[in-house]
Amino acid sequence: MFNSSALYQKLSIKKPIQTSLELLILILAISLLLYRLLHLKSHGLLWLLAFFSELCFTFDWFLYILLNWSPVDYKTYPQHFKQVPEVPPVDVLVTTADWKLEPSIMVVNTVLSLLAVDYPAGKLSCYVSDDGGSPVLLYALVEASNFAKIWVPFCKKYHVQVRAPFRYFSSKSPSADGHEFRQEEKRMKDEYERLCERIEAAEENPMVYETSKYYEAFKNTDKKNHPTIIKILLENKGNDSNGISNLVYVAREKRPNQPHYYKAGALNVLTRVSGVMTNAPFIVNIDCDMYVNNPNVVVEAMCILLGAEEQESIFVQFPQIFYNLPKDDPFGCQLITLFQTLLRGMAGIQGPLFGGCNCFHRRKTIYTLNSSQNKTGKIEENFGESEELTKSANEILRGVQFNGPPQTINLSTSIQSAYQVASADYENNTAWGLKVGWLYGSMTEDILTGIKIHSKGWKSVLLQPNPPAFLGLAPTGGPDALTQRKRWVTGSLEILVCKTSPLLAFFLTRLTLRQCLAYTYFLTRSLYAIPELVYVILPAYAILTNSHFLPSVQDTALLATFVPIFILYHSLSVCVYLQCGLSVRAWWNNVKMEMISTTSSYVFGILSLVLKLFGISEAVFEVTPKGQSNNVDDKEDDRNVGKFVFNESPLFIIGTAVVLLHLMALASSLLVTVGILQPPSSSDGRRGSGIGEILGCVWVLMALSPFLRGLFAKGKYGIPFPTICKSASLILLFVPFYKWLL
Ligand SMILES: O=c1ccn([C@@H]2O[C@H](COP(=O)(O)OP(=O)(O)O[C@H]3O[C@H](CO)[C@@H](O)[C@H](O)[C@H]3O)[C@@H](O)[C@H]2O)c(=O)[nH]1
Ligand SMILES: [Mn+2]
Repeated sequence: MFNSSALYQKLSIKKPIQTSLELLILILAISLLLYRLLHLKSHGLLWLLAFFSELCFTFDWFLYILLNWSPVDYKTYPQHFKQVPEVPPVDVLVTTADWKLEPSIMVVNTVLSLLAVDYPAGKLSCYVSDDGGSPVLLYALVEASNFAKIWVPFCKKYHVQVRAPFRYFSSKSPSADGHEFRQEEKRMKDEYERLCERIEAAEENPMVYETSKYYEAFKNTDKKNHPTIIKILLENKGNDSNGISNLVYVAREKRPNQPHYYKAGALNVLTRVSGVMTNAPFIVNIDCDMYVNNPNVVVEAMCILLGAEEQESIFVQFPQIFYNLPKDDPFGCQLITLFQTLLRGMAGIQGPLFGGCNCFHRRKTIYTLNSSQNKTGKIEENFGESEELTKSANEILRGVQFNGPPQTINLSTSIQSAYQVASADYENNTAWGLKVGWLYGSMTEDILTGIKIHSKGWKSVLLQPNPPAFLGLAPTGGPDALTQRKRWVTGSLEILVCKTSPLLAFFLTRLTLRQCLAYTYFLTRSLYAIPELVYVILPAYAILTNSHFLPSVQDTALLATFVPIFILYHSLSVCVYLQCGLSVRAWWNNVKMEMISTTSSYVFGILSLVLKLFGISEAVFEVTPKGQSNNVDDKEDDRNVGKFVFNESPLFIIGTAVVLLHLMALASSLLVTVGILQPPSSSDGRRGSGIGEILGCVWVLMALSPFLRGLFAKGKYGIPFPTICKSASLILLFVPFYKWLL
């Protein structure tokens, strides 16, 4: 029942037609498998390989149906939020790693958009972790904090919707009218331009900041070896709602002999620093490449976090939507369908997985990943030496009343403790990263931490407000997108084989069966690269050896299952794209990108896990570059937007080999048709290859068309010659058809 003063409502989504069609595909797939099984004897190896691949796909489809069985949506009523007597404080954690790959002006915009949200300023504290340890970024933030003092009041006064200045000033529609507004807007624009100029000047010439004592700590340091540097950039003394929020810069200590655990390590430091400084009961973490697009975002999250039972709303995840992608998403980087379908489905089970950013957590959850924590004596042992941290953690674990009278917090009194908890060896002999905080052990620390949370039987919530809460930057080049996927794959597989694996968690913890299967669905994506590659190679192999695995026109039983599955499956996924407001072209681009990932990121992700398991090499977090040229707004190179870019990376070898192989197959089939070549005799009189295999070849080449084009293109759009040679040798190594060639 909907209560008129409720803060939110949970709605289940009904989609009977879609579900029936999904089930129909499943039934057809099972029939196909049975048919293959019954006729196994009268066919050769290819038939068996096809059966194996189709078995994998059918199992995957079964998981997909389970995942999508009962999707839910959440609707919030922010207008009722006014009834909440005292709003809770929130600590905002922003991570950045490298000022060259992640431009300071981008980080500055993220921070400005956060400081300007519609939430009492005294209740919000923003902490920026700089893993690059860069004085340029600190300088940029110092300058930005001065700009914030006029920008934040301007946004709040005129109810500006987009509060990241670079986006506001590049959009055409003004948020208000009138002479006064226009004057102020002009002033903001001028000030923002000056801010950009100063940051650019500092990037080019270190003299700008070097002479100031404020930056002394950075002298003679490098990214991997420096002491902790903490600076309080803005302070809201006395919990003033109309003032400005706290802003703290943190470059944690880095020493070459101490592991730093990448983003998870950075988040743990920020959790501790914010713990000793402001200790808000709610934490939201945001990547430096995301900005707040909906100023009501904190209120939206609070509608759930305060409106629902704690166990029902253990965290609130907002989608990751990207603003910088060219039309129709040529590199399949947009995650809209993921959030609108699969994660909505997961939301109907135990809740969406934790996606790494744009997520509001309860600090308590992050502190109690392990249930034995609350026992006396354990807290010191788990949380480390800092007395202040132990005290603040104790308050959180006891569930202190955050809605009491406002406390005056003085940030500078806690700065010593902040330095202590940010030191490189603070975590030694503690539970940080193991039982407390963001967990270590996977490149996708987010999913791992999320599983641990769901393992306690708690439920999370997916919230997709309109306009979207956050917008971010995705990679827009071929190699960057593939490297990112490779990291995700390695991270997912690391989870699958670790102690927290959802496969075990189902037996050992309170993870529900369907949630466990949902996690399995996500974490095993890359493993399907194996059957997928087999299936992709089959048509070419069949043509070259004159055998078959696909139906011919006479094979009615095979035709009656295979063709409808193919058509229904792809039509359904087109429908999903259309439902999400995306185009057919975006769907097709995604098909292509999946095929490309299969031959590259997935295979190499699996490989890098194998190397890790054998102790040969450790996986590293390769930060995604977010260059300014990523911005679609600069139209200078319009013609080439969305064109796939290649480099010498081994990632491209397999894809190139697959394309070469299929070209060879088609060429030989053409030569046979015109009578120049004799077809190889099909083994023991079985039917040879036919139209099915030819169409299969064409489909693969269409899906790998960026590679096909890359074979003939020049410069960065062409596949490098050494890669082509390596691919050709790969074919010679693996395909034993020399006999026929001779
Ligand atoms: O040593 C590091 C490495 C990365 N980061 C930060 O981690 C965030 C994510 O890095 P990015 O290079 O942007 O990776 P993406 O592939 O875009 O990140 C996606 O995938 C990650 C898991 O691989 C998730 O954590 C992210 O939330 C999700 O957006 C950024 O803010 C980085 O600054 C650090 O703070 N320290
Ligand atoms: Mn990112």
